[in-house]
Amino acid sequence: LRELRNGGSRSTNFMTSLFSFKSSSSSSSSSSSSSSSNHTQQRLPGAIIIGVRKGGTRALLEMLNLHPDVDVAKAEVHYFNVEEHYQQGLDWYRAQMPFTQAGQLTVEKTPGYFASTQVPARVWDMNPAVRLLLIVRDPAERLVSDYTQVRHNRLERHKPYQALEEMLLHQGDINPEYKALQRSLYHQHLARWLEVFPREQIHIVDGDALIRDPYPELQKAERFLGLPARISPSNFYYNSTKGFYCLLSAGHDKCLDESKGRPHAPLSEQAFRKLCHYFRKPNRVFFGMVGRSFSWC
Ligand SMILES: Nc1ncnc2c1ncn2[C@@H]1O[C@H](COP(=O)(O)OS(=O)(=O)O)[C@@H](OP(=O)(O)O)[C@H]1O
Repeated sequence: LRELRNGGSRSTNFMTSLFSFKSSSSSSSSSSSSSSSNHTQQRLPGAIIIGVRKGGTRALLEMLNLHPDVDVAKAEVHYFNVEEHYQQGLDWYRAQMPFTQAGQLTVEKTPGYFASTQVPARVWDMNPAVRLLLIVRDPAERLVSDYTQVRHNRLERHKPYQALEEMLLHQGDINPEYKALQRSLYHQHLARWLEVFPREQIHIVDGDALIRDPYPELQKAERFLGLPARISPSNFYYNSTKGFYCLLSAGHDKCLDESKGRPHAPLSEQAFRKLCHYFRKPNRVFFGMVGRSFSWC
C-alpha cells in the first residue's frame, strides 16, 4: 500500500478542487445567527470531526455532507484551539456555520482539536452531548504525510526545510521531541478526551479503510450520528487518475484537491521500520482504549 501511495503518479491538475454539492449559504462573517428569509439559521455543530491531522478529515467531512440531513462548515474553524477565536465566544463560532433547516445536523472539522490540550473541556462546555468523530490512520504514514505537508508549505514560502530523516532520527534513534511524531501518539491525546467525554460519544473512523472503500465507514458514521441511511455506494466512484474515491451526487462529481494525496517525502526503509517499531507499543495502548485494533505497520 505504501509503495502504491508513494510511487503512483497522480495528476495534479485534476478536475475539481474542494467542492460543495449543496447550495447552502457560505459562512457569514457577522456575529449574527439570525434566521434568513427561507427559515434557515446558523446553528452550533451537533458533531465535530476533531482529528487527526492528515487522517482523512476533509474526505470524511465531504462524504458526510452527501447526506441530506447534514450540512458542514466548509473551512476549518479553529475555534476551540485558537485563543483569539475562542475569546470571541459562541456567537462568533456560530457565525462560521452554514445556514441550515431545523433538523439538519451541522458538522465542522478542525484536525488541530485532537492534540490541543485545552480543547476537550471547551467542547464539553459548549455542549456536553456533542458527537465527536475521530478519523485515524496508520501513525507512521500519518507522520510522513504531516511532514510532507509542512515541507510543502515551507517550499511555497521559499523557506528552507530539513529532510524528514534529520527531523525523525537523533543519533540513529527515533527523536521523541519531533512534533509530527507526537501528533501520531494517538493514545496520549485520546486519554485527555476521555477524561472529559464518555467513550461512546467518540466514534472512531478507520482512515485507511475510508481510502480503500469509503461506503462502509460512512454507513457506520451515519449510524453513530443517528441519521437515516441515505448515503449509498452509488455516491462513490474510484478515480484511477487521482488514485482515490471521488464523490457523486445529483449528477455532479467531485474529488478532493491536489493537497490531498501528494507524493510522500522520501524516507529510507530502515528509518520507516524504526518508526513502525517505535509505534508498536503506543498503538497497542490505543487499541485497548478504543476496543479494536487496526492493521498498522
Ligand atoms: N477520497 C479521498 N480523496 C483524497 N484524499 C483522501 C481521500 N480519502 C482519504 N484521503 C486522505 O486524506 C489525507 C489528508 O487528510 P486530511 O484531510 O485530514 O488532511 S488535513 O489534516 O486536513 O490537512 C490524504 O493524505 P495524503 O495521501 O498523505 O496526502 C489522503 O490520503
